[in-house]
Amino acid sequence: MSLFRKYRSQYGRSFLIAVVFLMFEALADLLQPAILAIIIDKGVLAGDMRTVYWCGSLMLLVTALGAVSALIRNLLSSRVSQRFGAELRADLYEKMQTLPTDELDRLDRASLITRLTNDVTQIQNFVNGLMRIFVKAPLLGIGAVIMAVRLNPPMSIILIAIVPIVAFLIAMNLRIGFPRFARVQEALDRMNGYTRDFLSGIRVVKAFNRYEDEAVKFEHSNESYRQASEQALRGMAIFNPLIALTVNIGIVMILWVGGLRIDHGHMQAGQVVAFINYMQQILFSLMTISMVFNTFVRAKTSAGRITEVLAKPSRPTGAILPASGEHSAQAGKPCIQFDHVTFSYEGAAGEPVLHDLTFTIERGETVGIIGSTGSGKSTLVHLIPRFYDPTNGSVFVHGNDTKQVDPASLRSRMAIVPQQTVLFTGTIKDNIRWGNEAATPEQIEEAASVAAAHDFIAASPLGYDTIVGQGGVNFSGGQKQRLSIARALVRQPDILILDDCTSALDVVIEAKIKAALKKGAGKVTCLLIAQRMSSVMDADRIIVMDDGRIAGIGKHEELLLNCKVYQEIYRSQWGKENDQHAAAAQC
Ligand SMILES: Nc1ncnc2c1ncn2[C@@H]1O[C@H](COP(=O)(O)OP(=O)(O)OP(=O)(O)O)[C@@H](O)[C@H]1O
Repeated sequence: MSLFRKYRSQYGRSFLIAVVFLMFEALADLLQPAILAIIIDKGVLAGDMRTVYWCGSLMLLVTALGAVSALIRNLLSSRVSQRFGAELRADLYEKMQTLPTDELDRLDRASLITRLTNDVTQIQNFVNGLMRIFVKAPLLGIGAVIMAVRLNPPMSIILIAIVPIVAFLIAMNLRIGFPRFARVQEALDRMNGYTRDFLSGIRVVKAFNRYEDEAVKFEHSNESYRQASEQALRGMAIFNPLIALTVNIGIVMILWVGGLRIDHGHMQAGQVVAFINYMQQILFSLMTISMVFNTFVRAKTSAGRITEVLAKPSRPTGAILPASGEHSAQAGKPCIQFDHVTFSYEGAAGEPVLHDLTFTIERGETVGIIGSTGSGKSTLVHLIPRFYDPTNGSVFVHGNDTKQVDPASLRSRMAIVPQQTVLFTGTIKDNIRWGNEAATPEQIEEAASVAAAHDFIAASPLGYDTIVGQGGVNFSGGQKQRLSIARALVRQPDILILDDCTSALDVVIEAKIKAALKKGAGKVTCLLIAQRMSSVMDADRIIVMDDGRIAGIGKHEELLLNCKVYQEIYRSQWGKENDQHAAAAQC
C-alpha cells in the first residue's frame, strides 16, 4: 500500500525490531515439537530420565525465550500502531482542512468522518496485526514445513497435497471478499450520512413530527449496512471452516499413515506427535494468513478511501499579498473588481450560475447586493476570498488577480459572516476571539458592541465567559448572528462580507448595527447581501442580481427610477416594511 510509504522511514526500525522478536517467537514454537519428540522417543519410551530432565529444561528455556520475545514484540506493536494511527488521522485531518471548496462540495461530509475514524482504525488494526501475528504466521508455516520434512520426508507428501488446496481456498476468499468489504464501507457512509442529517435537523424533525419517517430512513440504511456486513462475513464463515476441515483431514491422514509406519518400524510415536504438532502449526499459520487477507482486504479498501482524500489537490497557492496598509499604495486600483466573470459549479449542468459580471467597488464603499433567492448573490461574494475560481474572466482584489494570489493571504484581510451562523463549543469570548487570536478584551467588547451583542452578553451571569453549546444551541438565531458579526469585526478586516446574516434580526437591531458600522465607514469595504430592501437601501451603491446577471447597479433612488427588477422588489416589500422602517428611523 503506497499509503504506508511516508510512515515507513519513521516506524520502519521499530517494525523490523518487532519482526526480529517475532522470529525468536516462531523459532521457540518450532523447536518445541522437535524437543518433545526427543523426550518421548529417547526419554520416556527408552526409560532415560536424564534425557527427560535435560530436554524438559531446554524446553522450559525455549518457552521462556518465546514469552519474553512476545512481550517485547507486543509492547512495540501497540506503540507503533497507535502512533501510526494517530499520525495518519492527523495528516488526513490536515488534508481535509486544505481541500479546495469545490472538492469539499464533492466529497460527502459523512464519508469524510467515516474515513477519519473507521477507515483509519481498520488500517491501524492491520498494522497492529502485522506486527503481532501476521508476520509470524508465514515464518511459522514455512518453518513447520521444513521441520516436518526433515523429521520424516515420506510423511511430508501429505503436506504437499494439503497446502495447495488451502492456498486455493485463501485466494478464493480474497477474491470474493474484497468487493464485499468495499460495499460495507459504502453502506456505513450512507448510515453516517443519515445520522448526521437527522441530528443536525432534529428540531425540524420534532416540529414536523417526522420521527417515524426518519426512523424508517435510518432502518433502511441500517438494514443495508447489516446486509453488506453479513454478506462479507458469510464469505469468511464459509472459507474458514473449509480451510480448517482440509487441514484436519491432513491430521487424520498423518495419524493413519503414522500408525501404519510405526507398525512397520519406520517411525516412532514421538515423531508422529511432533509431526501432528507441526501440522497444527501449519493449520494455525494458514488460518492466520486467511485472517490476514480478510483484514488486508478491509485495510486495503480503507487505504484506498484515505488515499483518495490525500491524493486530492490541496488548496491552490499563489503570491502573498502585502500587509493591509500597503494595499492602498496600489494607487488607482479599485478594492474589488469583477472583469467579465462567468462561473459554473464543477459538475453542474445547464446555465452558468454567474454570467459575465463586470463592476468595481472602491475602497471604503458599502455595497448592498439584493436579488431573488438563487440569483447568485452568495456565489458572487464567494469568488472574492477565492472559495472558487471564476470559470471565465477575473476577480481582482486590490488590483491582484485572485487566481494568482495565495488564498490564505487573500483571506487574512477579509472577514465573512456566512448565511448560516457557525459557532464553536467554548465561551462567547473564545468564539469572538476566533476571528482574531490577538484581540484584547477591550477589542472583543468593542466588536460585540458594534454587533449589538454586548447588552445580551452582559446581561448573562457569566458575561463573556458564558459557554456556547454545540452549534450555539443555547442562543437565539438573532443572538447567534450578532456573535458571528462580532467575530468578523474583531478581525478589523479591509473587506467585510455580510452574507444575509441579519435576516434573524429585527429592523431596530439591524439599524443599530448599521449605524455603528457607519462610524467606521471609509476604512472598511463592506459587501452586504440582504433579502430585505431596508437592509441595503442606504448603502453607497446596490447591485441588483437577477438569475446570475447584474440587473442594475446604483443608489437606491437611481435604481427605483431605472431598474425594473429593483422596482419589483420595492413593490413586493415596501408595503410591509414601511412601518418597520419608520420605527428604525426613529431609534
Ligand atoms: N456548492 C454548490 N454546488 C452547486 N450548485 C450550487 C452550489 N451553491 C449554490 N449553487 C447553485 O447556484 C445558484 C445560486 O446560488 P446562490 O447561493 O449563490 O444564490 P443566492 O442568491 O445567494 O440565494 P439565496 O438568497 O437563497 O441565498 C443556485 O441555483 C444554487 O442551486
